[in-house]
Amino acid sequence: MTKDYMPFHASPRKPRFSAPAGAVDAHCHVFGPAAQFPFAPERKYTPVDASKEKLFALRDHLGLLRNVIVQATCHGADNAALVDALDAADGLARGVAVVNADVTDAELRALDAAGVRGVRFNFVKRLVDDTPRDVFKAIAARVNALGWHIVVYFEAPDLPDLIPFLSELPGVIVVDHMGRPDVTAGVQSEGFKLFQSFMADNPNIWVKVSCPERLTVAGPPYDDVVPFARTLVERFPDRVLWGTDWPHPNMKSHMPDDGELVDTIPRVAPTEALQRALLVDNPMRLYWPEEPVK
Ligand SMILES: O=C(O)c1cc(C(=O)O)oc(=O)c1
Repeated sequence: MTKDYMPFHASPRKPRFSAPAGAVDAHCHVFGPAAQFPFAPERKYTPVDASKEKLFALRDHLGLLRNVIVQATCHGADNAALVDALDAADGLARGVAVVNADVTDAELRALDAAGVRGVRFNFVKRLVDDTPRDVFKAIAARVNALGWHIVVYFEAPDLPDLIPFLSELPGVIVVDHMGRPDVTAGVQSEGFKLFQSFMADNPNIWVKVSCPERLTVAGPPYDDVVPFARTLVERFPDRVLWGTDWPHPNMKSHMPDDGELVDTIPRVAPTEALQRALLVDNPMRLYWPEEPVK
């Protein structure tokens, strides 16, 4: 395990907020177990195991119904642990994979059959080595043909440079963790305005209003992050997703209580209509389009 690695919260409290029926945790991970699914040699951190059983128990404890499991960098482009979790989820989980340029069409089809609906491109330097943009473009075209979308993880200072590239990618693009704004700069900052105009200009851009625990400077209950998430939810209600980010790799300041994270939802989505869009309608449209939402 990486030195000083913080394990996930052992016993999160029950949320006070009751999520609407059918709510989706649209960003979470499984790690290992390493004995069965070894971590990637090129990884930048080594986490504690975070099994599918623990993830599904947390889902139930929090009053959620479904998961979108996102391939984490510590597993590189070996999606075996992700697929194992999808297989065990009884249709209640979908996946976002990481693939290399040499992935075969047969491998992509197998991932699709397992429930993968997206591919993740990571630009965060502390997490991954650089991937040439032409490689990402070629992968984007191939997965677009399968009807998948693209999930991107970057930090706010990198957005100006990325906008021309991201604007050329086909299909839906989902931005992880609000594009990691500097919350000390405030919602009126140029950086956050740029992010919003990027979304306003490109109707295919969606955003996860996740990770207050990563973005906060003030700490729980995340008063400094809530206005950012709320601004996006109110301005782009049909293009927002929410997720726990369990098991919260690489946290340094504190480990969030997942029950408390759920309790931020009514503060970022203050009406029942916004909560339903955020937690049910939007993720169902993207990940389970074949299922009629009641
Ligand atoms: O900020 C992080 O450290 C982080 C890492 C990963 C990953 O390793 O994939 O995923 C996330 O969503 C966030």
